[in-house]
Amino acid sequence: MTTATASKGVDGPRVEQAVREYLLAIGEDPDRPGLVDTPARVARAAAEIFGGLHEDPLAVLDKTFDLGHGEMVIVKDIPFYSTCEHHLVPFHGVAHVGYIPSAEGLVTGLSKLARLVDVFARRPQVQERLTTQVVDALVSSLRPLGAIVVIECEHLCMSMRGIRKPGAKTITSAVRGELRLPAARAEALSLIHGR
Ligand SMILES: Nc1nc2c(ncn2[C@@H]2O[C@H](COP(=O)(O)OP(=O)(O)OP(=O)(O)O)[C@@H](O)[C@H]2O)c(=O)[nH]1
Ligand SMILES: [Zn+2]
Repeated sequence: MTTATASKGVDGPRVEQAVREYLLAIGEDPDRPGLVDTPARVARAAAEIFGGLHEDPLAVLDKTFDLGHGEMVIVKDIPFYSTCEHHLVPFHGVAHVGYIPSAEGLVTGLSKLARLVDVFARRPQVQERLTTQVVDALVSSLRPLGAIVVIECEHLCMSMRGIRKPGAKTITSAVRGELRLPAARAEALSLIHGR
C-alpha cells in the first residue's frame, strides 16, 4: 500500500514502489512484518536525504548584511552527511567554509554557511562537485574578495564494500579570488587546522 506523499519534490509513492521492488530483487519478502512499513519509511527518509535537490542554494544566502568587516571569516568543522551518487550509500565528514568579504563588507549569517553545505549535501553527490558548488554559490551570492571550502570525508562505499578501507579520508578543496594568494591561503588553512 502506498502511504507516503510527494514531499519537497521527492515522489514518495514512486520511491515506495521502487523500494518494494528492490527488496524483492535482493531476495527479501517485503510483506514480512519487519519490512512491511519499510518502503514508506525509506520514502520519508528520501525526502529528507535528497530534499536539497529541490532547494535553491542562493535563497539560503539572500539575507546579507553590511558589517563593514573586511577580514576573513571561517566556519569550520561543519558536520554533514551526503550520498555517493555512484553507490547510493553515505559519505560524511566535515566542511570548512571561509571567505573574505567584498570591499563593502557584505556578510551573511554564520548559520547560512552551514545551510549552504546542507543544500548541496542532501543530493546524490561526489565530493569534488559538492566542494565547488559550495564555493561557487558563496562567490555568486556575496561577491567576496576570496572564498575557500575544504571538505574531509569518509566514503562508506570505500568502507563497507568494495576496497573496504574504513577510516580512509578524502580531502578536497576549492579556492577562489584572493584566497588563492599564498599568504591568504596559508592563513585560512592554519585557521582551519587550528594552528
Ligand atoms: N572522485 C570521486 N570518486 C568517488 C566518489 N565517491 C565514490 N567514488 C568512486 O567512484 C568510483 C566508481 O568506480 P566504478 O569502478 O565505476 O565502481 P565500482 O566497481 O563499484 O568501484 P569500487 O568502489 O572500486 O568497487 C570508485 O572508485 C569510488 O571510490 C567521490 O566523491 N569522488
Ligand atoms: Zn560510492
